[in-house]
Amino acid sequence: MTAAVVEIDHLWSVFRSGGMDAVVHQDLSLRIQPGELLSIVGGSGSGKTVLLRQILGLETPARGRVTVLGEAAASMGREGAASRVGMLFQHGALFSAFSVLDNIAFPLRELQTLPADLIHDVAMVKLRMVGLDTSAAHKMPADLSGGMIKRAALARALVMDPPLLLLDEPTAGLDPGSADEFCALLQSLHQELGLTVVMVTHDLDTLLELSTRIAVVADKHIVTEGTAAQVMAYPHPFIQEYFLGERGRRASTLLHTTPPTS
Ligand SMILES: Nc1ncnc2c1ncn2[C@@H]1O[C@H](COP(=O)(O)OP(=O)(O)OP(=O)(O)O)[C@@H](O)[C@H]1O
Repeated sequence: MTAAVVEIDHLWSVFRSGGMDAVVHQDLSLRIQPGELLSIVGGSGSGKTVLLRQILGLETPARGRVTVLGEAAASMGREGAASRVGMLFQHGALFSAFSVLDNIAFPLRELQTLPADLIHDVAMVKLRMVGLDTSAAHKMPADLSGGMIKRAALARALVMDPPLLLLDEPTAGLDPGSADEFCALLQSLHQELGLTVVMVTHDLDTLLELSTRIAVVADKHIVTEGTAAQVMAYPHPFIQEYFLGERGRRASTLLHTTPPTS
């Protein structure tokens, strides 16, 4: 059997606030295999972003284990994490004082081991890989459209060729046309680069277009996972609310399945 890229075993995420422990994940387990594009869906505050942060090693499990490519996520360190995991934040999170090219090059510069001309060349390759024109290299983030910001942030996330890419609401804030284009880019990069991708999204179109598997977080753990049709058939209040109604009808049309009735 192939080794999983991400293994989450019996994870508990607990935050202490106001003298009380808030349990976000309770005995949550999930395995993500090479080449999957796994989407995580769940209600607001269900702990999707905390799960991404656990995979990135930015949070430490209160109990349980999160490993990325066989190593404990929390002990990867910044450099180790950067070479294994690329992260596309919801709003791009570009440095506003840096040009597009300097943003893309930033993780390579941080290594302090590569010559400047090599860093420049690699950053230009990544800029073109995400469909940006070379004329965008010296633009500042404030001069970019929403779609260009996402592309530049994606190029930065992939600049160190990580095998694993995390996407937090990749199409949030984009108009429908730009969202479609960005989805097409993500799909082609997923396939061409052989990436393993973990995505958090509220957007049903993005979910259905890109996911090879969907995991639903509710009640502090993964309540069900599988194909869209399998997940939609699972009788849980969040799933019914999420997939029913107008959005759900469109989803079921696309899938040629009938959503569960309440
Ligand atoms: N550093 C922290 N300290 C205390 N509580 C936290 C911390 N980070 C997250 N939480 C809490 O954990 C819970 C889950 O947050 P998270 O951001 O993962 O939810 P989410 O599923 O991504 O929600 P949304 O869909 O609204 O973005 C929330 O109640 C949040 O307040």
